[in-house]
Amino acid sequence: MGTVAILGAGTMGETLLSGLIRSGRPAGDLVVTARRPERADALAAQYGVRALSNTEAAQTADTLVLVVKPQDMGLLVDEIRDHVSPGNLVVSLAAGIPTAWLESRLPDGVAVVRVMPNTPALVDQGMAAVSAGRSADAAHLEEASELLRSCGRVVQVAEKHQDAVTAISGSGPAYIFYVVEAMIEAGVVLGLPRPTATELVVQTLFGAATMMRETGQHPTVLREQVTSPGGTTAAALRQLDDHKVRAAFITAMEAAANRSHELASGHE
Ligand SMILES: NC(=O)C1=CN([C@@H]2O[C@H](COP(=O)(O)OP(=O)(O)OC[C@H]3O[C@@H](n4cnc5c(N)ncnc54)[C@H](OP(=O)(O)O)[C@@H]3O)[C@@H](O)[C@H]2O)C=CC1
Ligand SMILES: O=C(O)[C@@H]1CCC=N1
Repeated sequence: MGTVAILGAGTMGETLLSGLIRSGRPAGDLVVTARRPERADALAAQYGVRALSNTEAAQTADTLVLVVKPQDMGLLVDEIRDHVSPGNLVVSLAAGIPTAWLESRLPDGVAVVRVMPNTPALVDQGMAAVSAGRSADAAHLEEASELLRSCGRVVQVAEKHQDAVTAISGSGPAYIFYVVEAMIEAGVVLGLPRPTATELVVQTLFGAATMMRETGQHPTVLREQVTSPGGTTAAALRQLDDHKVRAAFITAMEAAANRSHELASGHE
């Protein structure tokens, strides 16, 4: 695959970088950039990769992974445009930014793949969705997928679904952490020591996730197995329904998808 440059190695960029290293990608084939030189230098020291400027990275690498915030993408693309050629693959991990906008700012024929990853990639349990731009063929899509498979699972989606993907799996870990926080707080309210409440909740979440993965059963079936007639779970679930928690989740994810769409404004 040649040299891979991660342009804008913040939280998500470092997550991908660490996954590539864990999967055995030679550090010598990896390049990082950041706005602050000290950030890029710290990553270079920690992972043994090269810290370069954006233009040097674009001149050096075969695959350019753009991981700056959507609002910073314009400046970055302006900076690298003259150093990108149709031999390069450009992979964007930014929420909201359409491939058509990147293609319009890059030289003709440059292949662009849009990806929505998530942070569990840090523990090789990432979920990423990839979509091909106009000039990207199956080989480009496979190359981008291979990058993301270094730290989790990958699906292909039509680009029109990327706002929904962002709302569900891109932002998804945050909703789960939010639920976990609430359950730990409930344990503390009920008198449990905080470390005990934390262990109970985290293992319960891990167990429930593993059950869904390993049994392949629908979550409704698994939930019903826990819900004894007239029992404790039914009493709790009734409260969640009364407080419209299911509806709140749906509304929240609609807001995330709408925000992803908004982030594209000015990038049409
Ligand atoms: N965090 C997440 O869970 C996910 C994030 N994403 C996407 O990933 C992207 C980055 O998000 P995240 O990692 O959270 O944000 P961060 O702020 O952690 O990282 C952004 C990085 O971009 C760098 N940067 C900004 N401008 C430039 C520039 N002109 N040249 C080089 N580097 C630059 C910053 O450098 P410095 O540190 O020096 O300021 C920083 O390291 C976003 O587009 C987001 O939509 C997608 C899925 C999940
Ligand atoms: O919050 C955000 O905008 C980014 C995109 C998905 C997860 N984090």
